[in-house]
Amino acid sequence: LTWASRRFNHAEKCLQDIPAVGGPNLPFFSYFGAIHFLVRANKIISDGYSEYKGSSFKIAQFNRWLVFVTDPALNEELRKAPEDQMSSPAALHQYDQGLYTMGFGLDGMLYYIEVLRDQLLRHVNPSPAMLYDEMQASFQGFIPQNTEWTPIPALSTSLKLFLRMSNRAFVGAPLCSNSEYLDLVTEFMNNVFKGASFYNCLPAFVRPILARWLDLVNPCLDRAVRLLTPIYATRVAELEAAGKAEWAGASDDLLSCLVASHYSAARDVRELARILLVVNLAAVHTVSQSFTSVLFLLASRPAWQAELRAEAAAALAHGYTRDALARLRKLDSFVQESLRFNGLGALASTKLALTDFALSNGTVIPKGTLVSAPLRALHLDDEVYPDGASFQPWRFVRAEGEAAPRQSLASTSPTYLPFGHGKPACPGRFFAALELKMVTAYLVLNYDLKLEGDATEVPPVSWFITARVPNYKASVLVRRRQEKA
Ligand code: HEM
Repeated sequence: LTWASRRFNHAEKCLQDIPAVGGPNLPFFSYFGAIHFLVRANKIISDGYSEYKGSSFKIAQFNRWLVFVTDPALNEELRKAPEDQMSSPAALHQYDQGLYTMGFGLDGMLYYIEVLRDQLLRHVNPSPAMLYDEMQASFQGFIPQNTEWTPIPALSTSLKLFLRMSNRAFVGAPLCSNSEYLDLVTEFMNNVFKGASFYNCLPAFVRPILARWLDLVNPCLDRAVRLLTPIYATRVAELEAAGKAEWAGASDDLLSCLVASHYSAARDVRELARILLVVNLAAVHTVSQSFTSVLFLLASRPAWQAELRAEAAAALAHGYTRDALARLRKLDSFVQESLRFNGLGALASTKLALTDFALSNGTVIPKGTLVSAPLRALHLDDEVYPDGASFQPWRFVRAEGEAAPRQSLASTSPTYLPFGHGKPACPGRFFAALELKMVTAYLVLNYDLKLEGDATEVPPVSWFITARVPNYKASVLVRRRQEKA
């Protein structure tokens, strides 16, 4: 069978010389590797990285191989590959089972991601002053204002806070704090995460049959359309009254940017609703999980809080402006180091080969194969980051005027991959950096933090296959500061 499979199965033939990790390098028996991967994904990737650093290895999935190219030069070739050959949105569409969880095929995914990339990178530019108002209101709503130590559930509180603050930049006020809208967005995100896990476990032929009875998308879209329609009508009327060039609201939030854009989706509320739900999916859990890791680290060391507080008090004395936030070099380093050290999982920059793709060393990545970068193994590699397995909050701090190029929180590079790298790198990273910096600064300026039982160890994380999630049950204790920082 092995001979026959390698002789007649194109993908097996192309990949047979790449060593397999976590299971046998044999067709059919690779199922053992796929099951092993479900429970020990991070360990398997990290073993593969140590053994085959500078070359490639592959790990079995149930219906394909997942290839890791660890040679930096070959990785650059993959990153520069045309998107109709190596596609990140296509990989995402597969992982999320987009057809059943978001209601559109691959063409729809490519279109919505193109719209979002364009809008987020070139048009959406929310002012820190506007976000500050929403942040302050969210803190009042979600964080107890006691001067006594009070526990708050870390992950769920972060989620509520960033859901509301992010939506200020997506749909504006008052919808961003409308509980019906926020519940709907939360339900949609949960449907996608749970639905993707569920559909991924089913054989492909069962999925469309089941989807006839299990509609995860349209009920959410119907509600979103109802909530968005009056706001959409107001924005269109404002735009028409002011003229496109003069409309002052144009850059306030994503919805306005879309209304003022040339995209056909902007003429249809249902299409706009889809885009807004998809952006929430990309934005809210990523930022809130990243922030929860920062929160646990800060709560574990009062000295780190004090150091960031002193910097923030000096830099933000006259308000949260972009210039003032850019002066938070220690805070930037702290969050950047947390993204390196914690990250959101074991892999990054995952792409799906839409055609056969030949690397310069002769390896052909066959159509239908997933290719990924071993994010966590790389980030913890001592040769890339000295003492990589330890959290060093000031690792990325550079003194003013220092010659070395300063990498910032939203930077990407072949060795710093929390936001991916290259053309498909996260288009929301500048907004994510803005939110993370504002909220962290506001938190240390106004609250003291500690872990339950005065612990100095961050609560243990959970792994869901390749996703690394900060402890979702643990609380941190907060106390409103009385003295003005
Ligand atoms: C700390 C927070 C965040 C992290 C760690 C993060 C990370 C990532 C990563 C790793 C990718 C895949 C990049 C690749 O394929 O190479 C990605 C894609 C994406 N992110 Fe983020 N992200 C964050 C926040 C956000 C926010 C706030 C938004 C929206 C405002 C956003 C919107 C997107 C979109 C639309 C994509 C798809 C891009 C594409 O496939 O071309 N992300 N993000």
